[in-house]
Amino acid sequence: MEKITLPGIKNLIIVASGKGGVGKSTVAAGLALRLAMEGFKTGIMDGDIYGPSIPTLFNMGNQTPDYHQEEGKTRIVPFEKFGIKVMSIGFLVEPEKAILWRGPLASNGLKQILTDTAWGELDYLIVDTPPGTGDIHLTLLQQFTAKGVIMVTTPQAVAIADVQKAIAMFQDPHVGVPVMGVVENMAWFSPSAHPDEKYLLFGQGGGAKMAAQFNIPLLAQIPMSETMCETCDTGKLERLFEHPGVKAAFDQLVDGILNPRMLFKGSVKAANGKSFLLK
Ligand SMILES: Nc1ncnc2c1ncn2[C@@H]1O[C@H](COP(=O)(O)OP(=O)(O)OP(=O)(O)O)[C@@H](O)[C@H]1O
Repeated sequence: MEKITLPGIKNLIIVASGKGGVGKSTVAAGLALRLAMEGFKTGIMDGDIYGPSIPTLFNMGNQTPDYHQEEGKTRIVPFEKFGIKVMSIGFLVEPEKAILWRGPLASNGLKQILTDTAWGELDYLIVDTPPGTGDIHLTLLQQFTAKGVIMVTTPQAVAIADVQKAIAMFQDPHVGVPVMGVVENMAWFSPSAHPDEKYLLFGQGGGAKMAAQFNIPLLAQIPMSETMCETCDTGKLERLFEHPGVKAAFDQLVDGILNPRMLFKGSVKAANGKSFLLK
C-alpha cells in the first residue's frame, strides 16, 4: 500500500505504550515542548481517541477549532500554544461519542483529522496514540510515512510485558516502522524539594533490560515528581522542566532523537532505526 506523506511535515513521530496510564501523553507533550524550545517547528496531534489528554495538558479544554479553505479544500486550523501547533480529536468529537467508535471508524476519524489539519511546515509532528496496539496504530503505521515510534513504559514487570508485545508488533515486517527507542517514565521518585534523591518505587532496570532485548536505545529515564503530576493535570506545561531531573531526562530524549545513540559496546543505532558498528 502506498503510504501517505503529509505535505510540509518532515518527521512524523508516533508515541505509543503497551499499557494505559504510563505517561505517554506527558512524554509526547514534553517532547513537543522541548523540540519547540530547540527551535524546531513542532506540532502535536492527540490521536488518543478514547482518552484525549492533550487539551488538558495544554490547558485548552472545551475549545472548538476554526476551519478555512485551502486550495478548494476545507482545512481545520490547529491551535497554537508555546509555539506548538496543537490538534486533538477531543476538540472535534465529544468524548462520550468517541468512546463508541470502533475499528475502521476510529482509524478513519484519526486519518481524516491528521490529513485535514492545516499544519503548515513542520520539522516534527508528534502523534500521541491510545494505549496498546489497535486499529489506530496499524492505520498510522501502515498508511503514513513515519520516522518511527517511541515506546513509553514504567519500570514494573506488568508494564514491560505489554510493551514487549507492542514492540514485537511494530517491528513486524508488515508494519515496518523503526522503534526509535524506549522511554522509561516514573523510573524513580525524586521529590521536588530534594531532586538529587532517588527512590526506586517500582524496581530498577526494566526499561534497560527491554531495550537490550530488542536492541533499541533506552532514550531516557524520567523521574516521578509530585510537581510534574500537578503541572500536567493543571495545564501548566511551561513548568514541566523546573525539576532538574525531569529537564535532564527530556534533554536526553531530544538528544537521542536528533543524534545517533550509543547502544551497546561497539554498536550504534541511529534514530532511523539502522544499526551500524563503530570502528
Ligand atoms: N513522571 C511523572 N511524575 C509524576 N506524574 C506523572 C509522570 N508522568 C505522568 N504523570 C501523571 O500520570 C498521569 C497519567 O499520565 P498520562 O495521561 O500522560 O498517561 P497516558 O499513558 O497518556 O494515559 P492514557 O492511558 O490515559 O492515555 C497524569 O496525571 C500525569 O500527570
